[in-house]
Amino acid sequence: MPILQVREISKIYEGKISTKALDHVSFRMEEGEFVGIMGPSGSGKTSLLNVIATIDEPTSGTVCIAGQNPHELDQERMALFRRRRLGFIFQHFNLLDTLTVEENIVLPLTLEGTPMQEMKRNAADLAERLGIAGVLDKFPHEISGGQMQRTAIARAMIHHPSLLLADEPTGNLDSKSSRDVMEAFAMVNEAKRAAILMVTHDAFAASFCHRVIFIKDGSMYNEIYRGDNRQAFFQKIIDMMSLLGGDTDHLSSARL
Ligand SMILES: Nc1ncnc2c1ncn2[C@@H]1O[C@H](COP(=O)(O)OP(=O)(O)OP(=O)(O)O)[C@@H](O)[C@H]1O
Repeated sequence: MPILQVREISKIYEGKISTKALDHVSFRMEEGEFVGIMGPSGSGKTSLLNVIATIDEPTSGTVCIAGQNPHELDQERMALFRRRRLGFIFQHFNLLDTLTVEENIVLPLTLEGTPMQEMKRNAADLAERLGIAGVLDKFPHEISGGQMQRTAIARAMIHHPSLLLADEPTGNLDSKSSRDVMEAFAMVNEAKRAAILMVTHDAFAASFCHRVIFIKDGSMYNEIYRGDNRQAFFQKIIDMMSLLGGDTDHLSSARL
């Protein structure tokens, strides 16, 4: 069973002038896959992620996550579905400033009433793997951007979601922190078999994915697979972005 099946999704924002942001988009993701979504500004990436994340409703089409269409659920069940089945990682980290790193990580479990010892054990395990064990007692303002994003990854992973959704996770990071964060994603994808869907403008970040889907003007344009060679994949991503006419901010191959 695919972990995610998107069928014929269209999204129209109604207004004085209606905008068709997504036009019959279909794709599927298998368990354990790490998939990137790329495309020029305004091509519909965030609209697509928001519909999958149940933050927004599609105008037509269906989304199925681990066998369930979350858009069919009532508000309360949808909120529960989001909390239990999905993990979110944002460009601006979205950590709570008044909580320590450890408290931020275990937040999803406190909502589930998990015993304290179990929460601490799980947080310590993830923090160790993500290289943030030394900052568990610190507050977000006391750690680096890369450490904040790895804290956000730990928080998103702590309840073993079916699908991690990441929106520009390296958008606010320097190249060293971007590499640390992408290696953290690759680690949770491999060690924890976490399925990850990531929207990014960053060819370096996208080169860590197994597959990158390109969208243009709200439609699927192409998809490319990594294979064994990340450097060759990075070059293919850049070529595809040039073809699409997207921005070329993040294309320095010096980062490889
Ligand atoms: N809430 C909204 N109301 C009206 N139009 C919207 C809304 N959100 C997005 N749009 C429009 O839908 C289209 C797709 O936007 P979307 O944000 O999904 O693109 P994107 O690929 O994520 O862009 P970017 O890379 O710049 O973030 C754009 O034309 C945008 O102006």
